Amino acid sequence: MSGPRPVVLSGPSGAGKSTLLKKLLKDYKGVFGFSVSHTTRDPRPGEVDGKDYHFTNREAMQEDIDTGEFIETNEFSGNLYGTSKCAVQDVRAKGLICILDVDIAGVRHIKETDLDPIYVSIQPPSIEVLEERLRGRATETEEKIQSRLEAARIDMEECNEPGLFDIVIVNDDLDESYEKLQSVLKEEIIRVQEGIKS
Ligand SMILES: Nc1nc2c(ncn2[C@@H]2O[C@H](COP(=O)(O)OP(=O)(O)O)[C@@H](O)[C@H]2O)c(=O)[nH]1
Ligand SMILES: Nc1ncnc2c1ncn2[C@@H]1O[C@H](COP(=O)(O)OP(=O)(O)O)[C@@H](O)[C@H]1O
Repeated sequence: MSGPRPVVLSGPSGAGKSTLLKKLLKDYKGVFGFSVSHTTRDPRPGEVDGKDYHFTNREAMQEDIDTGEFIETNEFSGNLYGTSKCAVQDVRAKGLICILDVDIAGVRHIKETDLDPIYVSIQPPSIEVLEERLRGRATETEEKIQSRLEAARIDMEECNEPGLFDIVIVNDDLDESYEKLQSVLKEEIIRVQEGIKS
């Protein structure tokens, strides 16, 4: 499909993906669109079905996996997550930059497709800061915090694998991180904005 390249945001739970992604969606209306994933995890307070995720159950999701509806899926911290073909097509058909938020396993799966996105890893300054942020967000049980920190240690290692990401942003100061993210997406943003003008 032609149009602007999609963007994959990845990184440990609590690193700041959603915070940065929501800033882009707010500041660049008509430029970015979010690929709404499916998940079997329960909604957090304030999360809206169909906007933050398509909240589903394992049986329904497995059915759709079996019928080839998904580009990729992965089990993370006891729940299933996945990007459906429709989720991406719905955004790209509007000529928007499609932003996907997936874990590092999802990145590896997407590498095997023809999506050709810009790959961005959002990393915490340290595992200690990550733990503070996860606890500060107050969305996970103690058990989930521990399982997410365990996954984070792996992610923080693997993100530096040569050729895996186009850029790794250590999300310390939020404004600085947002500037870096905008600069790596500048070309695609201008392409869409020019398209809107023409
Ligand atoms: N592979 C894959 N991972 C996903 C997808 N959607 C979300 N994730 C990842 O699942 C992990 C958990 O997401 P979530 O429960 O929303 O926690 P959060 O990252 O702390 O906001 C994160 O690393 C997400 O990037 C998806 O469609 N595919
Ligand atoms: N640069 C930052 N400095 C301090 N707190 C941050 C920063 N980025 C994100 N946060 C906070 O850390 C928590 C996790 O951020 P979030 O965007 O939910 O991460 P993710 O989507 O990667 O799981 C949230 O409470 C958020 O407000």
